[in-house]
Amino acid sequence: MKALNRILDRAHQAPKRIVLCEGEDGRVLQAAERATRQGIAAILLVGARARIETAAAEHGVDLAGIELVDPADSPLTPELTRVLHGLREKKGMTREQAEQEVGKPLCFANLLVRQGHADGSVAGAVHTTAEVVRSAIQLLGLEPGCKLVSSFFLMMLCQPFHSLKGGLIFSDCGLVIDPDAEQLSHIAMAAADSARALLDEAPRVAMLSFSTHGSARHAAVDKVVEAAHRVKAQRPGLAIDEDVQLDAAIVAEIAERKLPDSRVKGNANVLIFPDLEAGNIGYKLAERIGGAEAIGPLLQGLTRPANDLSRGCSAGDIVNVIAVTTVQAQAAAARGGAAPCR
Ligand SMILES: CC(C)(COP(=O)(O)OP(=O)(O)OC[C@H]1O[C@@H](n2cnc3c(N)ncnc32)[C@H](O)[C@@H]1OP(=O)(O)O)[C@@H](O)C(=O)NCCC(=O)NCCS
Ligand SMILES: CC(=O)OP(=O)(O)O
Repeated sequence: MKALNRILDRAHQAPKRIVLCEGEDGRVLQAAERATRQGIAAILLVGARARIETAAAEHGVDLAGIELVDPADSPLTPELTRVLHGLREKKGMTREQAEQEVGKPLCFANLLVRQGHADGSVAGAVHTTAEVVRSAIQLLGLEPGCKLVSSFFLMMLCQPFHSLKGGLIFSDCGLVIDPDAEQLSHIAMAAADSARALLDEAPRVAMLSFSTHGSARHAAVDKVVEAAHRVKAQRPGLAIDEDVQLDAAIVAEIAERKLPDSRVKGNANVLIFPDLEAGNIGYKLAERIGGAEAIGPLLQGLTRPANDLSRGCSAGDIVNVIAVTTVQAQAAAARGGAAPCR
């Protein structure tokens, strides 16, 4: 079964409560309707009820089976306001500011997840990545033992013309702008864990560069090599190639020529980009010119699932991110509940 079908199937087996906070957007409404019909999530739409209903009518979307939650009249609003104020008081937030903030759907949605009223959130069809990520970091916090939140895309290569088929993890293409070697090593280890969880395969990691095993010399290459050494020290069993060019990472014959003693052998399923410029441009090239399906940006390192979207996403992209969010929430439940929010 294809990786994406496996994820949709897993979501269907145990749907979770996923909250969307951009319910006036036609793509989000269509995705909410499809996810409900497909049984991959119980959808909560947060926002002004009258405006969501008007938008649904305009887009011909049936809201049956979808729960509308309006912060203006929700019985949960006082609880969430108390929680937000408690969290942000030290940073100078007043009670009045907390009341105002809770009225904003993105904040309300992540507080629902924090308090266990929902199992995961998806936003970013309208909000920027910076807004989505800041809210998730501030309201959900970092997983115990985790120092850095980062992101990855699940890239699906399923077209007849794709010589390489199946799912690949690209990271970080959405969040950490200019990681140092230590941060890059955290991104690589988190992405390897995400590959294990979502691809059902052992991770094979390529630390991408414009150099293959010292073929070029530059501080940018040194950073990638140092990051790879840090990963090797902490995960000695992990298959990883340090400073490897993209062709040697994914084409076996080129790996044999450029990197004969590679552990990954041109068969990488986790591509780690050296910084966000390379990562963001790289994933959009693969999607828009290469015909790959890009699912994400999916966040790694948070206490509970909260995922982002590109503002260029389609309704189908949103459905896929909802399915992944359900699978992440199932994993959190299987671990004995989500980690406590800090
Ligand atoms: C995500 C992003 C907004 C964080 O920016 P920032 O300026 O560091 O964020 P803030 O200063 O508002 O940080 C808020 C808090 O989150 C923490 N934080 C920021 N990034 C973090 C990360 N990756 N992991 C963990 N914590 C992080 C900060 O340390 C700060 O903590 P503090 O309040 O305890 O000091 C920034 O990295 C960004 O803009 N990334 C690019 C997003 C983007 O445009 N992507 C392209 C399209 S996908
Ligand atoms: C991931 C990403 O690039 O998001 P956006 O297109 O919304 O900037």
